[in-house]
Amino acid sequence: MENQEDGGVLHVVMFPWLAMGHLIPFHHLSTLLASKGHKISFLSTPRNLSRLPKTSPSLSSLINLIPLPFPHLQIQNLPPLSESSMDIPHQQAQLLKIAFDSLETPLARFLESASPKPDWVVYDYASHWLPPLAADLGISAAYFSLFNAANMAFIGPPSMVLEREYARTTAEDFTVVPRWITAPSEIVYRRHEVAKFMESSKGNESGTNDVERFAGSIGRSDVVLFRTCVEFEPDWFDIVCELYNKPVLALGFLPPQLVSNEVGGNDGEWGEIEGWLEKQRVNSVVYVALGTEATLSQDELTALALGLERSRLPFFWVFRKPPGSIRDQLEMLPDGFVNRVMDRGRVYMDWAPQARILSHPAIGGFLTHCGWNSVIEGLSYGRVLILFPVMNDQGLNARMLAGKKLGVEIPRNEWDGTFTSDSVSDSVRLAMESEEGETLRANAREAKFLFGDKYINERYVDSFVRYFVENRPSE
Ligand SMILES: O=c1ccn([C@@H]2O[C@H](COP(=O)(O)OP(=O)(O)O[C@H]3O[C@H](CO)[C@@H](O)[C@H](O)[C@H]3O)[C@@H](O)[C@H]2O)c(=O)[nH]1
Repeated sequence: MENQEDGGVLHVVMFPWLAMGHLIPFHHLSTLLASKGHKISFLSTPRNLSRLPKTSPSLSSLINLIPLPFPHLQIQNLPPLSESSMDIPHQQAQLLKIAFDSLETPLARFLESASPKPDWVVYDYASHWLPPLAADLGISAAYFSLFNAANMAFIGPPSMVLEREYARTTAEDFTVVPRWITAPSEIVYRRHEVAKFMESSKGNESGTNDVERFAGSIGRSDVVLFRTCVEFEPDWFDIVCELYNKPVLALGFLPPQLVSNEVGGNDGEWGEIEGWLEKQRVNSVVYVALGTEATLSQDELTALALGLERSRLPFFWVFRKPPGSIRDQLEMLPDGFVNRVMDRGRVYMDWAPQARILSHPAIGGFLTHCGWNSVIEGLSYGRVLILFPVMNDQGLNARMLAGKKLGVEIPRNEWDGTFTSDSVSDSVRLAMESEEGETLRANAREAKFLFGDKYINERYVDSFVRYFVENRPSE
């Protein structure tokens, strides 16, 4: 643990949205702040807290996990034990937002009575109601963006996106560069990706849609934090600074290399997985995983499986049962698939120690849905990407990564998203083996020196911590 600089110890409250892809990076940030001697109160619901990586014993006295009661019974149609986006089909996201909004009162009670008084609360896009609450209590509010700067620039400035004149009302509005971006850009959605994210934001049971949540959360924050390095997306970073017109800080990528003192939450199977990886050639295995929210239709799943089979390359595929599905994963795979690929392919049906797997030298490439956490983890180990976006920010990430030649995107029909098993196997082989893919592989190897570099990423964290100390609210 580092010695404290002048300015003393901070008390920082963390309050992420109810999704693993949000809880994990908030926990990374907590670990890094605690490793510099600051005190963290990490608030979420009981089941989500139990899924976090375990805090290392040297930091556990500084990271306090505070459970907030989850209102299971009061929300009609929300299946029991559904405390995170991983537990529900994406079409039910609005129900989870109702539950999330009900945490306002217990959170307020905590902020009012916490001792020592919190200096900062770090929060997510969904809690648009949090900044005024924090301001009333004299606590500074930092919005932590888990989307990169290119994505947030696309979403737009809070001052504009709620105005009728700028509102995007049709799917087509998302397939073009928005009016507030004047520089040339290819970072736009495909039609089928818009349909998917419209499904997750459809309905308005919580009374507040996602655009209002983003705008409210960012617009009223004291500072906006990005999980990015300016070197990676300098132009987009400049654009968000201009659009937000308030302090904007890059935190670096918070890569796994920096938080190796977090103890894996569910690494019990690691020994067995490592044994399998050890038997494979260096750089030969494709790691396949689609995060915690994206689910595929039966046709998509079949095409993906047959594509992996046809590629004839070794693969490690993380495929958990989709929420709400009554069928077992095995029944969803093509007949005989597991037996046919047994000598070189693994289908792993549980929570996988992803960052640890990606760190293994046997892994050469990563077929990813392009969730920002996964992208960072893959590139921090220099793995070439096979881009397969499904929803949320993923399409825009895929466009940016393909543009930077860090991976190849699996071709899909732009309108309905259909793709063939050949397009999967061709893309996988191109990225992993073909001569044509050598530039991509070289670029991905090079990316590790930014994404996974301890020194560069630590410097970002240090300057962020300095900002937090220097700008803590005065007594
Ligand atoms: O078996 C698993 C599954 C996931 N993870 C971890 O869980 C996180 C998943 O995050 P991400 O790859 O970003 O995917 P999602 O969970 O789908 O993330 C949501 O949140 C991200 C950040 O906002 C967005 O970029 C995504 O589009 C959105 O779907 C990563 O750290 C993974 O390493 C594991 O360790 N093991």
